[in-house]
Amino acid sequence: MKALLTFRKLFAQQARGLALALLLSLIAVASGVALLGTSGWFITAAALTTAGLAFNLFVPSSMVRGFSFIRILARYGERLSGHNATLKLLSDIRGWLFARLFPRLPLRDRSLRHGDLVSRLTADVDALDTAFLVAIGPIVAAVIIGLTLTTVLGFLLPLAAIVYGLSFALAVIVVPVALVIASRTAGKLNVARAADARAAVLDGIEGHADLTIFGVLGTAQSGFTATAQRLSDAKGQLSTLTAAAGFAVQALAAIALIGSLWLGLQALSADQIDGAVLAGLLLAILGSFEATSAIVRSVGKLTTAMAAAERLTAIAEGPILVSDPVSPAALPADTTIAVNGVSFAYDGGAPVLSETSLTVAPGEHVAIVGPSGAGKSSLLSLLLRLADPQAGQITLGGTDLMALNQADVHRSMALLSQDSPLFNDSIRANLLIANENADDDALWDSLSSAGIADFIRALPNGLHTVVGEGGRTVSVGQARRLCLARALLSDAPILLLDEPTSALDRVAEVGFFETLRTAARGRTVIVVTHAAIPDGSVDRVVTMGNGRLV
Ligand SMILES: Nc1ncnc2c1ncn2[C@@H]1O[C@H](COP(=O)(O)OP(=O)(O)OP(=O)(O)O)[C@@H](O)[C@H]1O
Repeated sequence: MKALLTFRKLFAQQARGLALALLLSLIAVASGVALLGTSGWFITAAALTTAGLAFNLFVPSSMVRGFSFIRILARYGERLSGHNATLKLLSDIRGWLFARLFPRLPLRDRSLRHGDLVSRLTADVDALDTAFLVAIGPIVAAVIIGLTLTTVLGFLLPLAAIVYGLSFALAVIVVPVALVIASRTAGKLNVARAADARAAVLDGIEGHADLTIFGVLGTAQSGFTATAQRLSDAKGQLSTLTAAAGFAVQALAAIALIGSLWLGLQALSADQIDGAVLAGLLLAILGSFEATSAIVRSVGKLTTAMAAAERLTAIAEGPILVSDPVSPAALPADTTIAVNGVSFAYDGGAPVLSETSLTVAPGEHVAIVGPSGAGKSSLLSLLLRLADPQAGQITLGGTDLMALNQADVHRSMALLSQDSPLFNDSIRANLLIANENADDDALWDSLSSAGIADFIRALPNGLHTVVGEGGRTVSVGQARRLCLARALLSDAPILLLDEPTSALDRVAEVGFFETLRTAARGRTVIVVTHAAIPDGSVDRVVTMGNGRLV
C-alpha cells in the first residue's frame, strides 16, 4: 500500500475526473437501490390496493422510469470520466517512470532482465488502473449507500438497521480488508510469475534459432510450459481467495435480508410499518448488496496493483550512478583528454582500472589494445561519464568531467560501441539520430566514408529503406558500417569506437581502418580493438593489461 501511495501526487492531478467518476458511480448505485426499492413498494402497494383504484399509479411509475434512466446515464458517464481520468493517469505514470528510469540507466541491479523491465513498464503500469477504477471508487460509493440505507432503516425499522448495518459493514470493509491481507502473497506471485512468462517469451523469440540448432527447443518448450503452469497456479490461488470472499459477502447479504424480513414481519403484524414500504426496503437491501460483489472482484486485483506499484518504485527509486553538478562548468573549447591516476571498480567489485593514466591530444588517433576483460570498454564508459572513477581524475580541456553537464560531455563525444543498435526505422532516420539537421549530402558523405554508400544506393528505397528490428534486414557487417556512418555524421570532435570491426572480415577490417584514418581526420579518435591494426592507420597504440595502460 505504501508503494501505491508513491503515486498519490499523480492521482491528485486527475482528482477532478476521478471525483466526477466517483459521484456518478454513487448516483448509479443509489438509483439502482432506489429503483428496486420503489419498484417493490409500487408493485406491492398496487397489489394491496383493490384494483389499484385508490392508488396513484402515476408518481411511482414515473419514479421507476426516472431512476432507471438516471442509472443508465450515470453509469455511462461514470465509465466515460473514470476511464478518461484513468488513461490520463496511466500516461502520467509512464512519463514519471521514464523520467526516473533514464538517469538510472544502466541499472545497478543487473539481475533485472530485459523482459522484466519491459514487463514493469507495460503490464505493471496497467495494473495500477485497478487501484482507483475498480477498487477505491466502488468501495467509497458502497460505504455511502450503506450509511444512507442504514439511516433510513433506523427510522423505519430500528432493529433491522442494526442487522443490515453490521452485515453491510462486514461485507464492504471487513471482508475486502481480510481479502487484501490474505491475498498479498498471491498478488505478488501473480505479478512476478506474469513477468517471468513475458521474459520467457522474449528469451524464446530472441534465442529461437540457437535453441533449434542445438536441438533443445523441446526443453525450452517444457520450461515455458512450467512457467505458464506456475502463473496459472498463482492465478488459481488468487481466484480461490476472491471466490471465498464473494461467498462471505453473499452469506452476509442473506443474513441482512432474512434478518430484516423477520424483524420487518414482526413490525408489520404490530402495525408499525406499511407492507408496501417493507417490500420496498427489502428490495433496496438486496440492491445495495449488488454494489459489494464488484468490490470483492476488484479488491482481488488490488493486491496485484500493490505488487506492481512495489516493482515500479523499486526501479524509480533506485540509485542514480552519475548526476550532474549543481553549477556545471562551461564546456571547454580545448578537447585534450587527460586520464590521471584513475582507479575504478563496478559497485564494490574487484578493481577494473588501477591508477591508469593516458593523455590524448586533440586530433590524435589512439588505439587501445589488450586482452579480454582488461578494462578497455570500462575506460570508454568513464570517458563518456556513464560511471565515475573512485580515485583519480579525467579532464576534458583541463576541466574535470565531473564538473561538466553529462549532456555537454556527450555533445563532444560520439560513440560506436560493440552493441550500438540500429532502430526499426529507415536508414535515414537511423543516421539522423546523430545529427538531426544533417542534409542528404552530409548523409551520403558519411555513408561513403563508412564504405556503405554503394550498397544503400543499390537498394530500391535507398535512404528510405526500413532496416527492421535491430537491423535484421541488413548483414551484421553492414549494420556496423551504418553505425559508423552515424558516428561520423555527428559533429562531435571526439570519436570513441569500441570493437568497431568485430563483425568484419580481414579485408573489410583493413578497409575500415583506412576509411577511419581519412574520414575522422581532424577529430580525436580512441579505438578499442582486438584487431591487428594496419600500419599507419593510428598515431599511437597503447596496451592495457591488469587495469593499467602499459
Ligand atoms: N556493468 C558491469 N558491471 C560489473 N562488472 C562489469 C561491468 N562491465 C564490465 N565489467 C567487468 O569489468 C571487467 C572489465 O571489463 P571490460 O568490458 O571493460 O573489458 P574489456 O577489456 O573491454 O574486455 P573485452 O575486450 O572482452 O570487451 C571485466 O571483468 C567485466 O566482467
